Amino acid sequence: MKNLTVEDARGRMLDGAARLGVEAVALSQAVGRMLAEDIVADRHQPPFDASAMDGWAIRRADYGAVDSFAIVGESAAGRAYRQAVQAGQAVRIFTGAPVPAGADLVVIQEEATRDGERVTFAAGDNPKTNIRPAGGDFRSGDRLLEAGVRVDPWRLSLAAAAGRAELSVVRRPKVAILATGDELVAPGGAPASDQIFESGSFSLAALIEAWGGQAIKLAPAADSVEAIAAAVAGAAVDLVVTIGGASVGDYDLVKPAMQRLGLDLRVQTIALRPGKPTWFGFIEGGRRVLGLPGNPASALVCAELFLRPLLAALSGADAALPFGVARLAAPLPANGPREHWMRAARTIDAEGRVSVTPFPDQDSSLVGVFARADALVMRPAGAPAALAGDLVTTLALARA
Ligand SMILES: Nc1nc2c(c(=O)[nH]1)N[C@H]1C(S)=C(S)[C@@H](COP(=O)(O)OP(=O)(O)OC[C@H]3O[C@@H](n4cnc5c(N)ncnc54)[C@H](O)[C@@H]3O)O[C@H]1N2
Ligand code: MOO
Repeated sequence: MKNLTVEDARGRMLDGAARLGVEAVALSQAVGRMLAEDIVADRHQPPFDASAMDGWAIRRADYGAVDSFAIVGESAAGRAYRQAVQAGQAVRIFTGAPVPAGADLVVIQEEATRDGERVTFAAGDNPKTNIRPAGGDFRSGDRLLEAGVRVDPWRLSLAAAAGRAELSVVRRPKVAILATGDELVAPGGAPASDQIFESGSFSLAALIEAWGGQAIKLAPAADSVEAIAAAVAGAAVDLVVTIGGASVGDYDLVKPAMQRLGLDLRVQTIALRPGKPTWFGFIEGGRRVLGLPGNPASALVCAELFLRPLLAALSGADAALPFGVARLAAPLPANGPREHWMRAARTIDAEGRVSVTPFPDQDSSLVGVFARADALVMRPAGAPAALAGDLVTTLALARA
């Protein structure tokens, strides 16, 4: 339980973490949610042979054979021409309108000359048909979206095109965030000379929402076992994320506070830099608790490495992190005994090659460095010195 590898720690946190329940939401509320049902079309799209152009619907056999066509009606989008087109007849037609029975060619209007109730065409060889067949986009019975995908703006359009007003999605994991520490003052407040502004909970709340969770910020708690236990006791959530008080100091009281709530500790410390004091367990009510260290970079790196996969698992998404590879732009010294996730700047050259430059100061207290980083670079525990050009494992940080 102590000094676990990052992988083992993540494995323990994900153990038993399964998709939560399901709820129906209106289409307009569905973006970002995990689909909990297959979306199957019950209608062709388009439902009819549709014109791809503004022009004239005729029989192909007439094209080049008939000099002048009799205009017999009009087919507009939403207002079809309901009769069949006969030999020598033309129907005025617009993009998206049903092609009338009998017609199998749409001549674009740029090639037509209208004279009263008659129209003639500048006949060429092999005219384009300009008809989109019924079911050309999708057919009745097609599985359009599969349970387990995240609804994004494009998938939303597909569900709407299939006529769905509501979608069945996975309930969002509810995550309480508790910042702890006597030194913390909310931004906008008046800090004493020995206090700092609380910053960690803001990033965490935003990340939790971006990863599909519902963030609930609890009022920050002072460094007291009673205050911390009381803050968490009544939180009706799936997961509690605490910030700070994770280490071994006299005022690192989050674990003792959680013991009052029946803490079943599964991860005690991790061979990780930053984030060694990160811990995980269960408290009463089957609630999970992820204890993040207070140093801002430690909290955010550990959110990426542990909270993100955990939220994915509870949402029914793939919990695997989207690691990448990149070339180091600068050499790095040998690494110590902890797996190191370095804050880095990422550049992509004209040929699409990705390179990364870890910032020289990797102190875990630096909020400023994190704000400039757009990737994390992984150095395995005990890795020898690395050269510029060496390949390294990376994790891109989503920048808005
Ligand atoms: N003797 C040892 N000391 C420390 C160890 C150790 O193994 N032995 N581990 C170090 C490591 S590694 C880390 S990381 C820190 C983590 O400590 P805690 O999780 O107990 O965090 P705190 O002491 O509460 O705070 C650390 C630092 O971060 C600031 N902080 C806390 N919460 C917030 C917040 N919400 N927003 C902004 N800043 C926050 C806090 O003021 C401290 O400066 O412990 C090392 N010590
Ligand atoms: O996790 Mo601590 O940030 O390694 O210094």
